[in-house]
Amino acid sequence: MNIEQLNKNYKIGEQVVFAEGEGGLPFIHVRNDKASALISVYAGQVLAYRPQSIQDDLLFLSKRAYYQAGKAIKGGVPICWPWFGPDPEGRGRPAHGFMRNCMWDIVEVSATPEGNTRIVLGSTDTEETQSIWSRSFVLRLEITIGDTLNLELVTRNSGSQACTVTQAFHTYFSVGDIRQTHVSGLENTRYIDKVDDNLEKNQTGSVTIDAEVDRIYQSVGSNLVIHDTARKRRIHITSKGNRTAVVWNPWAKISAEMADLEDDDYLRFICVETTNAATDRVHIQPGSEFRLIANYRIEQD
Ligand SMILES: O=P(O)(O)OC[C@H]1O[C@H](O)[C@H](O)[C@@H](O)[C@@H]1O
Repeated sequence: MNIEQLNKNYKIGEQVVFAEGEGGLPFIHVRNDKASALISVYAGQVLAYRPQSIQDDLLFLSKRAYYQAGKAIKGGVPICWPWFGPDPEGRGRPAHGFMRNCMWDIVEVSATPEGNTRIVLGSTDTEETQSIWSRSFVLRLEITIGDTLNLELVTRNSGSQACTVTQAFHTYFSVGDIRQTHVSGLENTRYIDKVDDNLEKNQTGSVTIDAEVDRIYQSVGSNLVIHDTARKRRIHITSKGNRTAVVWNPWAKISAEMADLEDDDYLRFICVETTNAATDRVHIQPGSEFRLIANYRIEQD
């Protein structure tokens, strides 16, 4: 992608500027009266978002992240699509699908009358995607940057057969200290415990993290809250289209083992993912579309 051409086609004053980012990847810098954000066109990934009145970014982005074709960027909001987790057919295809590892297209860039910035990225099937996943699709990620960060992932089935997807906004939220963080809104829900033989368990009280956590919560509501006591703030997650949510923190051992995380990074983030995962599969008829929505708002004391 040619940065000069992108700016020629889409730049909006100081509000939306394209520039070469890490690893030479095309990045979109957004700054309006309400907030600023950084978006990678590669992977269709929001890397940073911060309302003007808030000190610390909403999102964690690893200092050791890879910015390389074929690799996922550790942090921000990776898009898992058209499957969440390991290859559902066990054929050795990449975990979390293929959209977090490839370049997306720019579909739309606009300033809205409400003072927000709207960036739409997209993708369609190619010979290469067909060889991995034999479906025709039009995928769009609608990003709205304002007082909140709003993400809508729209899957249109442009083929002649029904298709099934699982997916996620695999969001890495930045927290002051994981040991002083808890998540509310999942009380009394059932979850699959991926670190304990996929046993199904019941969540009592809010979710706290003091060891590796990797859970798929089922039949979840549409409002979750991350309470970040160290930073005296709460992150409100409002979602639509999902029946599951994933909570993930690798804790110390895995954090140290992951080459794209610092040893103590597990203290600095929590993934609370808006998902269609496990039995929450989405079936889309030919010519139809499905919309998964996540909205993030920071409330600071
Ligand atoms: O390291 P990644 O491939 O990005 O995956 C990171 C994590 O993503 C999800 O939260 C899964 O539930 C975890 O099992 C996985 O380890």
